[in-house]
Amino acid sequence: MEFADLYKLSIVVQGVASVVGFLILCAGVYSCWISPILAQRKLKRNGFKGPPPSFPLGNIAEMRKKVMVLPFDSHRASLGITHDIHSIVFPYFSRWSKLYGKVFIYWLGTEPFLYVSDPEFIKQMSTKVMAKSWGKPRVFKDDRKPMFGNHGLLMVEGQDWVHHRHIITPAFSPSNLKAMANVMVDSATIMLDHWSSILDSNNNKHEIDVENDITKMTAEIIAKTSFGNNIVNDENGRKVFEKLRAMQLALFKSTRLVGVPFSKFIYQKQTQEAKKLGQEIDEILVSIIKSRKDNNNDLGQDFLGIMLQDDGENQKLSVEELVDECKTLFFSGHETTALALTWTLFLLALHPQWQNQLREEIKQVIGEGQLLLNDPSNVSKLKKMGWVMNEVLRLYSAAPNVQRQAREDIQIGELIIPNGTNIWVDLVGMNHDPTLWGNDVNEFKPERFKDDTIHGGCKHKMGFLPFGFGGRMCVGRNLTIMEYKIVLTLLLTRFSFTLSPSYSHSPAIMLSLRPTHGLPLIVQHI
Ligand code: HEM
Repeated sequence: MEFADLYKLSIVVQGVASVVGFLILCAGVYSCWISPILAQRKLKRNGFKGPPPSFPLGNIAEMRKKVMVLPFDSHRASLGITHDIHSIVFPYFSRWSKLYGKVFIYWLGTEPFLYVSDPEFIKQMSTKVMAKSWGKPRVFKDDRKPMFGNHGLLMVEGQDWVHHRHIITPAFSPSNLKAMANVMVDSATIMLDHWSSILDSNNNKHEIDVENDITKMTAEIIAKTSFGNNIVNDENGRKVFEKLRAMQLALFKSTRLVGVPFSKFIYQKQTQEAKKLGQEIDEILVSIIKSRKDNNNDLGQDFLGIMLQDDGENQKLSVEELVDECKTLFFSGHETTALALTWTLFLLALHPQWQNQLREEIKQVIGEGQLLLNDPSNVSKLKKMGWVMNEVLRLYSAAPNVQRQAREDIQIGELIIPNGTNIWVDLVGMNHDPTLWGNDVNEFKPERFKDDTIHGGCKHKMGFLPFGFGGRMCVGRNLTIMEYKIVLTLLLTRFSFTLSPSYSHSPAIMLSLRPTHGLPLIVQHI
Protein backbone atom coordinates (compact mmCIF):
# COMPACT_ATOMS: atom_id res chain seq x y z
CA MET A 1 0.00 0.00 0.00
CA GLU A 2 1.22 3.49 -0.93
CA PHE A 3 2.10 5.97 1.78
CA ALA A 4 -0.76 8.26 0.59
CA ASP A 5 -3.25 5.39 0.95
CA LEU A 6 -1.96 4.59 4.41
CA TYR A 7 -2.32 8.23 5.37
CA LYS A 8 -5.92 8.29 4.05
CA LEU A 9 -6.70 5.07 5.92
CA SER A 10 -5.35 6.47 9.19
CA ILE A 11 -7.50 9.62 8.71
CA VAL A 12 -10.57 7.42 8.16
CA VAL A 13 -9.74 5.29 11.25
CA GLN A 14 -9.26 8.41 13.37
CA GLY A 15 -12.54 9.82 12.06
CA VAL A 16 -14.42 6.61 12.87
CA ALA A 17 -12.80 6.45 16.32
CA SER A 18 -13.81 10.08 17.03
CA VAL A 19 -17.40 9.40 15.92
CA VAL A 20 -17.57 6.22 18.06
CA GLY A 21 -16.06 8.11 21.01
CA PHE A 22 -18.54 10.94 20.54
CA LEU A 23 -21.47 8.50 20.37
CA ILE A 24 -20.30 6.74 23.55
CA LEU A 25 -20.01 10.12 25.27
CA CYS A 26 -23.53 11.08 24.10
CA ALA A 27 -24.90 7.73 25.33
CA GLY A 28 -23.17 8.27 28.70
CA VAL A 29 -24.50 11.83 29.05
CA TYR A 30 -27.98 10.67 28.01
CA SER A 31 -28.19 7.74 30.41
CA CYS A 32 -26.45 9.44 33.35
CA TRP A 33 -27.88 12.93 33.04
CA ILE A 34 -30.61 13.62 30.47
CA SER A 35 -32.63 10.44 31.04
CA PRO A 36 -32.80 10.96 34.86
CA ILE A 37 -33.87 14.61 34.33
CA LEU A 38 -36.64 13.47 31.96
CA ALA A 39 -37.68 10.77 34.45
CA GLN A 40 -37.78 13.34 37.26
CA ARG A 41 -40.02 15.67 35.18
CA LYS A 42 -42.34 12.78 34.37
CA LEU A 43 -42.60 11.79 38.06
CA LYS A 44 -43.35 15.38 39.08
CA ARG A 45 -46.00 15.67 36.35
CA ASN A 46 -47.58 12.51 37.73
CA GLY A 47 -47.92 14.07 41.14
CA PHE A 48 -45.01 12.48 43.04
CA LYS A 49 -43.17 14.54 45.62
CA GLY A 50 -39.95 13.85 47.47
CA PRO A 51 -36.60 15.27 48.58
CA PRO A 52 -34.84 17.19 45.77
CA PRO A 53 -32.00 15.09 44.24
CA SER A 54 -28.63 16.40 43.12
CA PHE A 55 -26.44 15.01 40.34
CA PRO A 56 -24.81 12.43 40.40
CA LEU A 57 -25.58 11.15 43.94
CA GLY A 58 -29.34 11.72 44.00
CA ASN A 59 -30.20 11.72 47.72
CA ILE A 60 -27.35 9.42 48.76
CA ALA A 61 -25.30 12.17 50.43
CA GLU A 62 -28.15 12.83 52.89
CA MET A 63 -28.78 9.11 53.36
CA ARG A 64 -25.17 8.22 54.03
CA LYS A 65 -24.67 10.90 56.66
CA LYS A 66 -27.23 9.20 58.87
CA VAL A 67 -26.42 5.59 58.00
CA MET A 68 -22.98 5.72 59.62
CA VAL A 69 -22.77 3.29 62.53
CA LEU A 70 -21.66 5.02 65.71
CA PRO A 71 -18.51 3.69 67.40
CA PHE A 72 -19.17 1.00 69.97
CA ASP A 73 -18.84 2.98 73.21
CA SER A 74 -20.49 6.23 72.26
CA HIS A 75 -23.37 4.28 70.85
CA ARG A 76 -23.86 2.33 74.05
CA ALA A 77 -23.74 5.51 76.09
CA SER A 78 -26.14 7.40 73.85
CA LEU A 79 -28.76 4.72 73.24
CA GLY A 80 -30.88 2.79 75.67
CA ILE A 81 -32.61 -0.30 74.39
CA THR A 82 -35.51 0.82 72.29
CA HIS A 83 -37.46 -1.22 69.77
CA ASP A 84 -38.42 1.99 67.96
CA ILE A 85 -35.83 1.20 65.34
CA HIS A 86 -37.26 2.77 62.17
CA SER A 87 -35.71 6.13 62.99
CA ILE A 88 -32.40 4.36 63.83
CA VAL A 89 -32.00 2.18 60.74
CA PHE A 90 -33.81 4.42 58.24
CA PRO A 91 -33.61 7.94 59.73
CA TYR A 92 -33.96 9.51 56.27
CA PHE A 93 -37.15 7.56 55.43
CA SER A 94 -38.56 8.38 58.84
CA ARG A 95 -37.89 12.11 58.24
CA TRP A 96 -39.01 12.19 54.60
CA SER A 97 -42.24 10.34 55.29
CA LYS A 98 -43.17 13.05 57.82
CA LEU A 99 -42.64 15.63 55.06
CA TYR A 100 -43.96 13.81 51.98
CA GLY A 101 -46.29 11.06 53.29
CA LYS A 102 -46.11 7.27 52.95
CA VAL A 103 -45.51 7.30 49.19
CA PHE A 104 -42.79 9.52 47.73
CA ILE A 105 -39.84 9.55 45.32
CA TYR A 106 -36.18 9.54 46.33
CA TRP A 107 -33.08 8.95 44.24
CA LEU A 108 -30.22 6.47 44.56
CA GLY A 109 -27.71 8.12 42.23
CA THR A 110 -29.47 8.58 38.93
CA GLU A 111 -32.14 5.94 39.70
CA PRO A 112 -35.60 7.04 40.88
CA PHE A 113 -37.12 4.95 43.71
CA LEU A 114 -40.73 5.06 44.80
CA TYR A 115 -40.81 4.69 48.59
CA VAL A 116 -43.97 2.95 49.82
CA SER A 117 -45.09 2.26 53.39
CA ASP A 118 -48.83 2.56 52.73
CA PRO A 119 -50.52 -0.90 52.82
CA GLU A 120 -53.48 0.30 50.75
CA PHE A 121 -51.13 1.47 47.99
CA ILE A 122 -49.36 -1.95 48.06
CA LYS A 123 -52.73 -3.70 47.82
CA GLN A 124 -53.69 -1.68 44.75
CA MET A 125 -50.26 -2.14 43.18
CA SER A 126 -50.38 -5.90 43.60
CA THR A 127 -53.89 -6.20 42.19
CA LYS A 128 -52.89 -4.16 39.12
CA VAL A 129 -49.73 -6.09 38.23
CA MET A 130 -49.31 -9.88 38.12
CA ALA A 131 -46.30 -11.41 39.85
CA LYS A 132 -44.61 -12.36 36.56
CA SER A 133 -44.99 -8.83 35.17
CA TRP A 134 -42.98 -7.16 37.92
CA GLY A 135 -39.31 -6.49 37.44
CA LYS A 136 -36.54 -6.40 40.04
CA PRO A 137 -34.43 -3.18 40.18
CA ARG A 138 -31.65 -3.45 37.61
CA VAL A 139 -29.21 -1.57 39.87
CA PHE A 140 -29.58 -4.21 42.58
CA LYS A 141 -29.40 -7.06 40.08
CA ASP A 142 -26.08 -5.71 38.93
CA ASP A 143 -24.78 -4.92 42.41
CA ARG A 144 -25.70 -8.33 43.87
CA LYS A 145 -24.84 -10.40 40.82
CA PRO A 146 -21.90 -12.20 42.49
CA MET A 147 -24.28 -13.34 45.28
CA PHE A 148 -27.45 -14.28 43.44
CA GLY A 149 -26.51 -14.31 39.76
CA ASN A 150 -29.16 -13.07 37.34
CA HIS A 151 -30.86 -16.42 36.80
CA GLY A 152 -31.90 -17.33 40.35
CA LEU A 153 -35.52 -17.19 41.58
CA LEU A 154 -34.99 -13.92 43.45
CA MET A 155 -33.91 -12.02 40.34
CA VAL A 156 -35.55 -13.67 37.30
CA GLU A 157 -38.58 -12.04 35.72
CA GLY A 158 -41.47 -12.78 33.37
CA GLN A 159 -41.98 -16.27 31.94
CA ASP A 160 -38.54 -17.32 33.26
CA TRP A 161 -39.74 -16.59 36.80
CA VAL A 162 -42.85 -18.74 36.26
CA HIS A 163 -40.63 -21.60 35.02
CA HIS A 164 -38.16 -21.36 37.92
CA ARG A 165 -40.86 -21.01 40.58
CA HIS A 166 -42.62 -24.09 39.13
CA ILE A 167 -39.44 -26.17 39.41
CA ILE A 168 -38.40 -24.94 42.86
CA THR A 169 -41.73 -24.93 44.72
CA PRO A 170 -41.94 -28.78 45.02
CA ALA A 171 -38.61 -28.74 46.86
CA PHE A 172 -40.46 -27.07 49.76
CA SER A 173 -43.37 -29.55 49.86
CA PRO A 174 -44.38 -30.80 53.36
CA SER A 175 -42.90 -34.27 52.75
CA ASN A 176 -39.55 -32.83 51.63
CA LEU A 177 -39.47 -30.47 54.58
CA LYS A 178 -40.19 -33.32 56.97
CA ALA A 179 -37.20 -35.17 55.57
CA MET A 180 -35.03 -32.11 56.26
CA ALA A 181 -36.02 -31.87 59.92
CA ASN A 182 -33.37 -34.33 61.10
CA VAL A 183 -30.63 -32.30 59.40
CA MET A 184 -31.80 -29.31 61.42
CA VAL A 185 -31.81 -31.29 64.68
CA ASP A 186 -28.30 -32.63 63.96
CA SER A 187 -26.73 -29.27 63.10
CA ALA A 188 -28.38 -27.50 66.03
CA THR A 189 -27.28 -30.27 68.41
CA ILE A 190 -23.64 -29.90 67.30
CA MET A 191 -23.80 -26.18 68.19
CA LEU A 192 -25.56 -26.79 71.49
CA ASP A 193 -23.12 -29.55 72.52
CA HIS A 194 -20.32 -27.09 71.82
CA TRP A 195 -22.00 -24.49 74.06
CA SER A 196 -22.47 -27.15 76.76
CA SER A 197 -18.77 -27.94 76.76
CA ILE A 198 -17.95 -24.21 77.09
CA LEU A 199 -20.31 -23.92 80.06
CA ASP A 200 -18.94 -27.10 81.66
CA SER A 201 -15.49 -25.56 81.82
CA ASN A 202 -16.82 -22.17 83.05
CA ASN A 203 -18.98 -22.94 86.11
CA ASN A 204 -22.12 -23.21 84.00
CA LYS A 205 -22.15 -19.53 82.99
CA HIS A 206 -20.50 -17.91 80.02
CA GLU A 207 -20.83 -15.13 77.49
CA ILE A 208 -21.39 -16.42 73.95
CA ASP A 209 -21.81 -14.39 70.75
CA VAL A 210 -24.91 -16.28 69.71
CA GLU A 211 -25.35 -14.42 66.41
CA ASN A 212 -22.06 -15.73 65.10
CA ASP A 213 -22.71 -19.37 66.06
CA ILE A 214 -26.34 -19.34 64.89
CA THR A 215 -25.37 -17.92 61.49
CA LYS A 216 -22.75 -20.68 61.05
CA MET A 217 -25.32 -23.29 62.04
CA THR A 218 -28.04 -22.08 59.64
CA ALA A 219 -25.45 -21.86 56.85
CA GLU A 220 -24.57 -25.50 57.52
CA ILE A 221 -28.25 -26.48 57.48
CA ILE A 222 -28.92 -24.81 54.13
CA ALA A 223 -25.72 -26.28 52.66
CA LYS A 224 -26.79 -29.80 53.73
CA THR A 225 -30.40 -29.35 52.59
CA SER A 226 -29.18 -28.01 49.24
CA PHE A 227 -26.35 -30.43 48.47
CA GLY A 228 -26.72 -33.35 50.85
CA ASN A 229 -25.23 -34.22 54.24
CA ASN A 230 -21.74 -34.90 52.93
CA ILE A 231 -21.23 -31.39 51.67
CA VAL A 232 -19.53 -30.16 54.84
CA ASN A 233 -16.98 -33.01 54.71
CA ASP A 234 -16.47 -33.03 50.93
CA GLU A 235 -13.40 -31.04 49.75
CA ASN A 236 -15.29 -29.17 46.98
CA GLY A 237 -18.31 -28.68 49.19
CA ARG A 238 -16.26 -27.19 52.02
CA LYS A 239 -14.52 -24.83 49.60
CA VAL A 240 -17.75 -23.56 48.08
CA PHE A 241 -19.26 -23.17 51.50
CA GLU A 242 -16.28 -21.13 52.77
CA LYS A 243 -16.14 -18.98 49.64
CA LEU A 244 -19.86 -18.20 49.75
CA ARG A 245 -19.44 -16.90 53.29
CA ALA A 246 -16.29 -14.97 52.33
CA MET A 247 -18.14 -13.31 49.46
CA GLN A 248 -21.01 -12.39 51.70
CA LEU A 249 -18.58 -10.72 54.10
CA ALA A 250 -16.83 -8.94 51.20
CA LEU A 251 -20.15 -7.48 50.08
CA PHE A 252 -21.29 -6.58 53.60
CA LYS A 253 -18.06 -4.73 54.32
CA SER A 254 -18.64 -2.27 51.52
CA THR A 255 -21.24 0.49 51.51
CA ARG A 256 -21.31 0.97 47.79
CA LEU A 257 -22.81 3.92 45.94
CA VAL A 258 -25.57 1.89 44.30
CA GLY A 259 -27.15 3.77 41.37
CA VAL A 260 -24.30 6.26 40.94
CA PRO A 261 -22.77 6.14 37.44
CA PHE A 262 -19.27 4.59 37.33
CA SER A 263 -19.24 3.98 41.10
CA LYS A 264 -17.82 0.50 40.42
CA PHE A 265 -14.56 2.21 39.56
CA ILE A 266 -14.47 3.89 42.99
CA TYR A 267 -14.91 0.58 44.83
CA GLN A 268 -12.80 -1.39 42.41
CA LYS A 269 -11.05 -3.52 45.04
CA GLN A 270 -14.27 -4.72 46.67
CA THR A 271 -16.00 -5.18 43.32
CA GLN A 272 -13.07 -7.25 42.02
CA GLU A 273 -12.86 -9.32 45.22
CA ALA A 274 -16.58 -10.21 45.07
CA LYS A 275 -16.38 -10.88 41.32
CA LYS A 276 -13.35 -13.18 41.70
CA LEU A 277 -14.99 -15.12 44.54
CA GLY A 278 -18.20 -15.29 42.49
CA GLN A 279 -16.32 -16.87 39.56
CA GLU A 280 -14.52 -19.38 41.81
CA ILE A 281 -17.82 -20.37 43.43
CA ASP A 282 -19.47 -20.77 40.01
CA GLU A 283 -16.66 -23.10 38.86
CA ILE A 284 -16.94 -25.34 41.92
CA LEU A 285 -20.74 -25.41 41.70
CA VAL A 286 -20.54 -26.36 38.03
CA SER A 287 -18.32 -29.34 38.92
CA ILE A 288 -20.70 -30.42 41.77
CA ILE A 289 -23.71 -30.15 39.42
CA LYS A 290 -21.97 -32.03 36.59
CA SER A 291 -20.89 -34.89 38.81
CA ARG A 292 -24.42 -35.14 40.24
CA LYS A 293 -25.85 -35.18 36.70
CA ASP A 294 -23.42 -37.93 35.68
CA ASN A 295 -24.77 -40.01 38.54
CA ASN A 296 -28.21 -39.97 36.90
CA ASN A 297 -29.53 -42.96 38.86
CA ASP A 298 -29.25 -41.23 42.18
CA LEU A 299 -29.99 -37.53 41.91
CA GLY A 300 -30.77 -37.28 45.65
CA GLN A 301 -33.62 -35.65 47.57
CA ASP A 302 -31.80 -32.45 48.50
CA PHE A 303 -32.63 -29.17 46.70
CA LEU A 304 -30.10 -29.80 43.94
CA GLY A 305 -31.42 -33.32 43.35
CA ILE A 306 -35.01 -32.06 43.19
CA MET A 307 -34.09 -29.29 40.74
CA LEU A 308 -32.35 -31.88 38.52
CA GLN A 309 -35.34 -34.22 38.38
CA ASP A 310 -37.23 -34.28 35.09
CA ASP A 311 -40.98 -34.59 35.57
CA GLY A 312 -41.46 -35.17 31.87
CA GLU A 313 -43.37 -31.91 31.37
CA ASN A 314 -40.85 -29.27 32.19
CA GLN A 315 -37.59 -28.53 30.58
CA LYS A 316 -34.92 -28.71 33.24
CA LEU A 317 -32.83 -25.72 34.29
CA SER A 318 -29.53 -25.10 32.50
CA VAL A 319 -26.27 -25.48 34.43
CA GLU A 320 -25.93 -21.67 34.59
CA GLU A 321 -29.44 -21.36 36.03
CA LEU A 322 -28.76 -24.16 38.54
CA VAL A 323 -25.60 -22.41 39.72
CA ASP A 324 -27.56 -19.19 40.35
CA GLU A 325 -30.35 -21.11 42.12
CA CYS A 326 -27.83 -22.80 44.44
CA LYS A 327 -26.34 -19.40 45.34
CA THR A 328 -29.81 -17.85 45.77
CA LEU A 329 -30.96 -20.61 48.11
CA PHE A 330 -27.75 -20.38 50.11
CA PHE A 331 -27.92 -16.62 50.65
CA SER A 332 -31.65 -16.15 51.04
CA GLY A 333 -31.97 -19.41 52.96
CA HIS A 334 -29.76 -18.95 56.00
CA GLU A 335 -29.08 -15.30 56.79
CA THR A 336 -32.73 -14.36 57.36
CA THR A 337 -33.47 -17.46 59.47
CA ALA A 338 -30.32 -16.87 61.54
CA LEU A 339 -31.36 -13.27 62.17
CA ALA A 340 -34.92 -14.25 63.12
CA LEU A 341 -33.44 -16.65 65.73
CA THR A 342 -30.85 -14.11 66.88
CA TRP A 343 -33.37 -11.30 67.44
CA THR A 344 -35.64 -13.84 69.17
CA LEU A 345 -32.94 -14.69 71.70
CA PHE A 346 -32.32 -10.97 72.21
CA LEU A 347 -36.01 -10.32 72.96
CA LEU A 348 -36.36 -13.46 75.09
CA ALA A 349 -33.30 -12.42 77.09
CA LEU A 350 -35.12 -9.15 77.84
CA HIS A 351 -38.37 -10.98 78.62
CA PRO A 352 -37.52 -14.09 80.70
CA GLN A 353 -41.24 -14.64 81.39
CA TRP A 354 -41.62 -15.47 77.67
CA GLN A 355 -38.72 -17.95 77.88
CA ASN A 356 -40.68 -19.70 80.63
CA GLN A 357 -43.98 -19.57 78.74
CA LEU A 358 -42.35 -21.18 75.69
CA ARG A 359 -40.64 -23.86 77.82
CA GLU A 360 -44.01 -24.65 79.34
CA GLU A 361 -45.59 -24.94 75.90
CA ILE A 362 -42.76 -27.18 74.66
CA LYS A 363 -43.30 -29.44 77.66
CA GLN A 364 -47.03 -29.67 76.96
CA VAL A 365 -46.87 -30.11 73.19
CA ILE A 366 -43.67 -32.07 72.65
CA GLY A 367 -42.99 -33.53 76.07
CA GLU A 368 -39.52 -33.92 77.49
CA GLY A 369 -36.57 -35.95 76.31
CA GLN A 370 -36.42 -37.76 73.00
CA LEU A 371 -39.81 -36.89 71.48
CA LEU A 372 -38.37 -34.18 69.29
CA LEU A 373 -36.10 -36.72 67.64
CA ASN A 374 -39.00 -39.10 66.96
CA ASP A 375 -40.96 -36.57 64.95
CA PRO A 376 -39.39 -33.14 64.73
CA SER A 377 -42.24 -31.84 62.60
CA ASN A 378 -44.37 -31.91 65.80
CA VAL A 379 -43.07 -28.43 66.40
CA SER A 380 -45.76 -27.12 64.05
CA LYS A 381 -48.13 -27.44 67.03
CA LEU A 382 -46.21 -24.83 69.03
CA LYS A 383 -48.68 -21.94 68.70
CA LYS A 384 -47.18 -19.51 71.21
CA MET A 385 -43.81 -19.95 69.55
CA GLY A 386 -45.50 -18.91 66.31
CA TRP A 387 -46.75 -15.70 67.95
CA VAL A 388 -43.23 -15.00 69.21
CA MET A 389 -41.75 -15.56 65.75
CA ASN A 390 -44.25 -13.15 64.18
CA GLU A 391 -43.65 -10.52 66.84
CA VAL A 392 -39.89 -10.79 66.34
CA LEU A 393 -40.28 -10.45 62.56
CA ARG A 394 -42.46 -7.41 63.16
CA LEU A 395 -40.09 -5.58 65.52
CA TYR A 396 -36.84 -6.70 63.87
CA SER A 397 -37.73 -7.62 60.26
CA ALA A 398 -34.96 -9.95 59.08
CA ALA A 399 -35.87 -8.85 55.53
CA PRO A 400 -36.34 -5.10 55.94
CA ASN A 401 -37.75 -4.30 52.51
CA VAL A 402 -39.22 -5.69 49.30
CA GLN A 403 -38.18 -4.33 45.91
CA ARG A 404 -39.82 -4.16 42.54
CA GLN A 405 -39.30 -2.31 39.25
CA ALA A 406 -42.19 -1.20 37.02
CA ARG A 407 -41.97 -2.72 33.54
CA GLU A 408 -44.93 -0.65 32.29
CA ASP A 409 -46.79 2.53 33.38
CA ILE A 410 -48.99 1.62 36.37
CA GLN A 411 -51.97 3.74 37.35
CA ILE A 412 -52.86 3.76 41.06
CA GLY A 413 -55.73 6.14 41.76
CA GLU A 414 -54.64 9.55 40.49
CA LEU A 415 -50.96 8.59 40.27
CA ILE A 416 -49.07 6.95 37.43
CA ILE A 417 -45.92 5.02 38.31
CA PRO A 418 -43.85 5.42 35.12
CA ASN A 419 -42.26 2.41 33.46
CA GLY A 420 -38.74 1.87 34.87
CA THR A 421 -39.45 3.33 38.33
CA ASN A 422 -37.93 1.25 41.12
CA ILE A 423 -40.15 0.53 44.11
CA TRP A 424 -38.94 0.16 47.69
CA VAL A 425 -41.53 -1.23 50.11
CA ASP A 426 -40.39 -0.31 53.62
CA LEU A 427 -41.44 -3.25 55.82
CA VAL A 428 -39.68 -1.78 58.88
CA GLY A 429 -41.66 1.45 58.40
CA MET A 430 -44.99 -0.38 58.29
CA ASN A 431 -44.11 -2.64 61.23
CA HIS A 432 -43.37 0.40 63.41
CA ASP A 433 -46.29 2.55 62.30
CA PRO A 434 -48.54 3.47 65.28
CA THR A 435 -51.44 4.26 62.94
CA LEU A 436 -51.44 0.57 61.92
CA TRP A 437 -50.59 -1.08 65.25
CA GLY A 438 -51.62 1.34 68.00
CA ASN A 439 -49.59 3.13 70.65
CA ASP A 440 -47.90 -0.06 71.89
CA VAL A 441 -46.33 -0.52 68.42
CA ASN A 442 -42.77 -0.59 69.79
CA GLU A 443 -43.45 -3.02 72.63
CA PHE A 444 -42.73 -6.76 72.52
CA LYS A 445 -46.20 -8.29 72.85
CA PRO A 446 -46.44 -11.71 71.15
CA GLU A 447 -49.99 -12.03 72.46
CA ARG A 448 -51.15 -9.56 69.77
CA PHE A 449 -51.03 -12.61 67.44
CA LYS A 450 -53.22 -14.75 69.75
CA ASP A 451 -56.60 -13.98 68.16
CA ASP A 452 -55.26 -12.88 64.78
CA THR A 453 -52.37 -15.28 64.08
CA ILE A 454 -51.64 -13.88 60.60
CA HIS A 455 -52.02 -10.10 60.91
CA GLY A 456 -51.48 -9.61 64.65
CA GLY A 457 -54.33 -7.11 64.90
CA CYS A 458 -52.78 -4.79 62.31
CA LYS A 459 -55.43 -2.38 61.02
CA HIS A 460 -54.72 -3.24 57.36
CA LYS A 461 -54.40 -6.80 55.99
CA MET A 462 -51.37 -5.75 53.91
CA GLY A 463 -49.66 -4.02 56.85
CA PHE A 464 -47.67 -7.05 58.03
CA LEU A 465 -45.71 -8.69 55.19
CA PRO A 466 -42.65 -10.41 56.74
CA PHE A 467 -42.39 -12.79 53.78
CA GLY A 468 -43.42 -10.34 51.05
CA PHE A 469 -46.62 -10.29 49.04
CA GLY A 470 -48.35 -11.58 45.92
CA GLY A 471 -47.08 -14.45 43.81
CA ARG A 472 -43.47 -13.55 44.63
CA MET A 473 -43.93 -14.25 48.31
CA CYS A 474 -40.99 -16.04 49.97
CA VAL A 475 -40.73 -19.61 48.67
CA GLY A 476 -38.84 -20.72 51.81
CA ARG A 477 -41.24 -19.51 54.50
CA ASN A 478 -42.41 -22.98 55.60
CA LEU A 479 -38.84 -24.20 55.79
CA THR A 480 -37.96 -21.18 57.92
CA ILE A 481 -40.90 -21.67 60.28
CA MET A 482 -39.96 -25.33 60.81
CA GLU A 483 -36.25 -24.58 61.27
CA TYR A 484 -37.01 -21.70 63.66
CA LYS A 485 -39.24 -23.86 65.84
CA ILE A 486 -36.91 -26.86 65.90
CA VAL A 487 -33.83 -24.82 66.80
CA LEU A 488 -35.63 -22.66 69.37
CA THR A 489 -37.14 -25.75 71.01
CA LEU A 490 -33.70 -27.32 71.35
CA LEU A 491 -32.18 -24.05 72.64
CA LEU A 492 -34.84 -23.39 75.26
CA THR A 493 -34.94 -26.92 76.61
CA ARG A 494 -31.20 -26.84 77.37
CA PHE A 495 -30.29 -23.23 78.18
CA SER A 496 -31.47 -19.96 79.65
CA PHE A 497 -30.40 -16.57 78.29
CA THR A 498 -29.77 -13.12 79.73
CA LEU A 499 -28.37 -10.06 78.00
CA SER A 500 -24.63 -9.55 78.51
CA PRO A 501 -23.53 -6.13 79.87
CA SER A 502 -21.23 -5.96 76.83
CA TYR A 503 -24.20 -5.91 74.43
CA SER A 504 -24.56 -2.66 72.51
CA HIS A 505 -27.94 -2.07 70.90
CA SER A 506 -27.13 -1.07 67.38
CA PRO A 507 -29.43 -2.61 64.78
CA ALA A 508 -28.25 -1.71 61.27
CA ILE A 509 -29.08 -2.57 57.70
CA MET A 510 -26.38 -4.62 56.00
CA LEU A 511 -28.64 -6.10 53.33
CA SER A 512 -30.56 -7.67 56.24
CA LEU A 513 -31.28 -6.13 59.64
CA ARG A 514 -28.40 -7.16 61.89
CA PRO A 515 -27.05 -6.35 65.36
CA THR A 516 -23.92 -4.38 64.39
CA HIS A 517 -21.79 -5.68 67.26
CA GLY A 518 -23.21 -9.22 67.37
CA LEU A 519 -25.35 -10.59 70.20
CA PRO A 520 -23.36 -11.49 73.31
CA LEU A 521 -25.62 -13.32 75.76
CA ILE A 522 -24.93 -14.88 79.14
CA VAL A 523 -25.84 -18.52 78.59
CA GLN A 524 -26.53 -21.02 81.40
CA HIS A 525 -27.66 -24.62 81.54
CA ILE A 526 -31.25 -24.96 82.78
C1 HEM B 1 -36.99 -15.41 58.40
C2 HEM B 1 -36.74 -15.93 57.22
C3 HEM B 1 -37.11 -15.31 55.90
C4 HEM B 1 -37.65 -14.10 55.64
C5 HEM B 1 -38.04 -12.98 56.61
C6 HEM B 1 -37.79 -14.00 54.19
C7 HEM B 1 -38.33 -12.92 53.53
C8 HEM B 1 -38.49 -12.84 52.17
C9 HEM B 1 -39.06 -11.73 51.48
C10 HEM B 1 -39.57 -10.44 52.14
C11 HEM B 1 -39.04 -12.02 50.16
C12 HEM B 1 -39.45 -11.10 49.02
C13 HEM B 1 -40.82 -11.40 48.54
C14 HEM B 1 -41.29 -10.42 47.52
O1 HEM B 1 -40.50 -9.99 46.67
O2 HEM B 1 -42.45 -10.11 47.59
C15 HEM B 1 -38.47 -13.34 50.00
C16 HEM B 1 -38.29 -13.99 48.78
C17 HEM B 1 -37.59 -15.14 48.64
N1 HEM B 1 -37.10 -15.95 49.66
FE1 HEM B 1 -37.31 -15.61 51.63
N2 HEM B 1 -37.32 -15.16 53.63
C18 HEM B 1 -36.89 -15.99 54.63
C19 HEM B 1 -36.37 -17.27 54.48
C20 HEM B 1 -36.10 -17.87 53.29
C21 HEM B 1 -35.55 -19.21 53.13
C22 HEM B 1 -35.23 -20.16 54.27
C23 HEM B 1 -35.38 -19.43 51.78
C24 HEM B 1 -34.84 -20.62 51.04
C25 HEM B 1 -34.36 -21.70 51.54
C26 HEM B 1 -35.84 -18.23 51.10
C27 HEM B 1 -35.83 -18.05 49.74
C28 HEM B 1 -36.44 -17.00 49.09
C29 HEM B 1 -36.50 -16.90 47.64
C30 HEM B 1 -35.86 -17.86 46.64
C31 HEM B 1 -37.24 -15.73 47.36
C32 HEM B 1 -37.64 -15.22 45.98
C33 HEM B 1 -39.04 -15.71 45.65
C34 HEM B 1 -39.57 -15.23 44.31
O3 HEM B 1 -39.22 -14.12 43.90
O4 HEM B 1 -40.33 -15.99 43.71
N3 HEM B 1 -36.27 -17.32 52.04
N4 HEM B 1 -38.14 -13.83 51.25
